[in-house]
Amino acid sequence: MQKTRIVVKVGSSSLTDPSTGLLSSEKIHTMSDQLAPLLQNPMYEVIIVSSGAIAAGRGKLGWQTTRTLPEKQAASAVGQSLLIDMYQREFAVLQRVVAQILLTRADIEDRRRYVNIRNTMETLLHARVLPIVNENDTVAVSEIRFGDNDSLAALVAILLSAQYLVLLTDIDGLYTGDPRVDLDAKRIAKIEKIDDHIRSLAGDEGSAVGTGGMRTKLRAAEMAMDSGIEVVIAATHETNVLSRLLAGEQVGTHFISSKDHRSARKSWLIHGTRSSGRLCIDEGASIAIQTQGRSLLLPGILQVEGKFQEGAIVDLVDVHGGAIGKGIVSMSSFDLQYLIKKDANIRHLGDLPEVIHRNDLALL
Ligand SMILES: Nc1ncnc2c1ncn2[C@@H]1O[C@H](COP(=O)(O)OP(=O)(O)O)[C@@H](O)[C@H]1O
Ligand SMILES: N[C@@H](CCC(=O)OP(=O)(O)O)C(=O)O
Repeated sequence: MQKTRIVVKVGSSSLTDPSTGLLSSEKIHTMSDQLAPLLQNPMYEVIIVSSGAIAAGRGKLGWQTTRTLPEKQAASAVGQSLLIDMYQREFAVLQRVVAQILLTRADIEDRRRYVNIRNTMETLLHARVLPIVNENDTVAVSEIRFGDNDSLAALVAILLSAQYLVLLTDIDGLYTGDPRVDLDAKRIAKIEKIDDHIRSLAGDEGSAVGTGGMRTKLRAAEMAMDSGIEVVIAATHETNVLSRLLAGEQVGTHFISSKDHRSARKSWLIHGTRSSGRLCIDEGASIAIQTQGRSLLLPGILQVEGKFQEGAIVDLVDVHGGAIGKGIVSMSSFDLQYLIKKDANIRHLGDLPEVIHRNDLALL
């Protein structure tokens, strides 16, 4: 029988005491109790994405706050080992071995590293080891930081083609407004599409330790839904919330995954990578790639922006600047610039070079 693969993201707010911002043993036990039935059931493959390193480090160092990035990185360097030690002790009673996996955005963006991470994680899951993922805060400089673990959790769920992404937090779902300010706000039980209206409901983090609040959770949900993954935002403190959810009970806010989702590789291309340039393409090329499943050929390219090598990832836009998708180019920006400047007749001689093969093209 096929196993159910679940990525459970545990936010800082689920592990810390709101009055001190430090790790709370009571909350840690609550979180472990939620996870225990899943970890004991061989039909579930669980991956944890856990925040809390900064809070743990702050506690050890006796720091009240961590304001600057180097302070956060230093606190995380101290706290990460404490966090893993805590998980090791919590799950040792269930005879589960844990593994620490620290990732940066650059690890996800690079296809070779991405595939390597997947192989390692698959090997761990096969050996019934529990992978515990966090951002490698210490080395992640601002341009390559996820910053919030919600996006990281979504990308891990995509990487592993999980069936579920559960974002455990200090509130039982998305409300019609931030419940801290809107006292009439109501929980939304089910969301089939994240549109501008839904986005407008999401506010920032609810505590000094959280990052991104509902905004980053919605972004994560969007990525995962688009990749065929069911997403649930649920409260860590709600009794048996994970078991009830997997038994089919309606808990928290359930985001229904897209039936018509893209392949794992194209999800990685769209959600896991950043582009090094941009190609503006004409109407004929837009139609050919969007409705006829064709590759992008040289004559359709009107403009090349940015400097990139062959194999780079670029954005595709139409003549009005509207985003069409992303793709992996077969030639450098230098060669492309040269070729598109040539006389149109020369460009049409011989075979038309495929600038982006259709298998390397992901449309929005
Ligand atoms: N529309 C909303 N519905 C529910 N919670 C919201 C909303 N807008 C903002 N929030 C806040 O988001 C917080 C959860 O996000 P965050 O603090 O980042 O938690 P975590 O550390 O678990 O990632 C809640 O405590 C809540 O105050
Ligand atoms: N990597 C950081 C977590 C940052 C973060 O995303 O926090 P949260 O929004 O609480 O999940 C840490 O371990 O403290």
